[in-house]
Amino acid sequence: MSNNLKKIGCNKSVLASIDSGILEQFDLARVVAVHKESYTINNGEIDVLAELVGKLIFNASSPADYPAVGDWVLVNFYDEKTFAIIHEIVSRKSLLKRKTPGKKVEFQLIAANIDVAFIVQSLNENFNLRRLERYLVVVNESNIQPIVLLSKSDLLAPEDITNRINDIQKVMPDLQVIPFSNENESGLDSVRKNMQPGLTYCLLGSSGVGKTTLINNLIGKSIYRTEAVSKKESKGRHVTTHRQLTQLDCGAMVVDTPGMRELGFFSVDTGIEETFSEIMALAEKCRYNDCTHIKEKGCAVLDAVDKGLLSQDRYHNYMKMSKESTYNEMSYLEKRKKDKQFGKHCKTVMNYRKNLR
Ligand SMILES: Nc1nc2c(ncn2[C@@H]2O[C@H](COP(=O)(O)OP(=O)(O)OP(=O)(O)O)[C@@H](O)[C@H]2O)c(=O)[nH]1
Ligand SMILES: [Zn+2]
Repeated sequence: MSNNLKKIGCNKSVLASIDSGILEQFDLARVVAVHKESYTINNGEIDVLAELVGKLIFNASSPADYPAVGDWVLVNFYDEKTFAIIHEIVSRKSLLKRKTPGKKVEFQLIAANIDVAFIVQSLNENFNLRRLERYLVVVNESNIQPIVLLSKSDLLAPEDITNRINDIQKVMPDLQVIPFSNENESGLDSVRKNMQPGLTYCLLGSSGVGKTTLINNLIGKSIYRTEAVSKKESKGRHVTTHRQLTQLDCGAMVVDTPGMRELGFFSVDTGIEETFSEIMALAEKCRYNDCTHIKEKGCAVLDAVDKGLLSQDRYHNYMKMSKESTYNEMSYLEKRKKDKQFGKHCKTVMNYRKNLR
């Protein structure tokens, strides 16, 4: 493997998922930006505009069959490496996706092959355990390692900061939590120490918590978000977009795409089990295998809530998210049916009440 590829995150496990011999036919490159009909790829040396080979488009049956930022792709270069054709997507180590807003039950790829997600909340107004759990579910489900960053530590007294960290670690003792401040730079070194060359990171969190300021601090100069890629698509149109995968001086890479900015429609599924692992453990002790933990006799989860061993808030958030998860998995038709049934149910209840009056 060339050093240049290693620099942009290529490692043994990437190579292990490529059939031997295929690299005699193709070059390996990484997708650093996704445009409407084309991609910017990088081979560790230069950015090159690339398009998909017809076969890839023809065989695609879901959004997951198209490249995402961070993907490793097998390509052929043309015209003195000014243009490339993407032939294959190398199987992914992790994939971050979200539900598309609107009626169709579809999803959108946000980024591939992210190693670590920094989940950023500000210690002052944005701090919220329930929101943190939502992010954790998505990150765990996507096979990405989470690290929690608590920003704006300059605005709180040290004991308040400790209390908030304790609040998190009471329910999730294994989670790494780092408080920091962009303002007085405390904690920035801890963040830096957690960024390794060759690994790919992303920052998730609400608007205004300090993600952009943090990246600029990590880079050391305020160039982030100003670096634009301007390329010509094959149809002659110019596309100008911001780089979506950037390398920091320390050698770590950061993915930042518009879709990453808000959690909104992220899909929620298996990550629930990891995030609420203590509830999963309790559920195994419920009397009934199919216990819904709502009102059953012998429900170990409800029992724990009663005894104060499991907080009401955490229980409610778990219930809410597992409901959303089941709802998300339903097809559009099933959802309509369910919504209709619910509508009917409401009507029946309303009529019943009217008749009582
Ligand atoms: N006091 C304090 N203010 C901060 C800190 N970090 C960021 N800010 C301020 O918070 C505001 C938002 O910071 P951004 O870095 O733009 O936040 P963001 O998360 O990138 O927001 P979006 O770009 O909307 O996603 C700015 O006015 C920053 O100056 C911090 O550690 N302490
Ligand atoms: Zn139960």
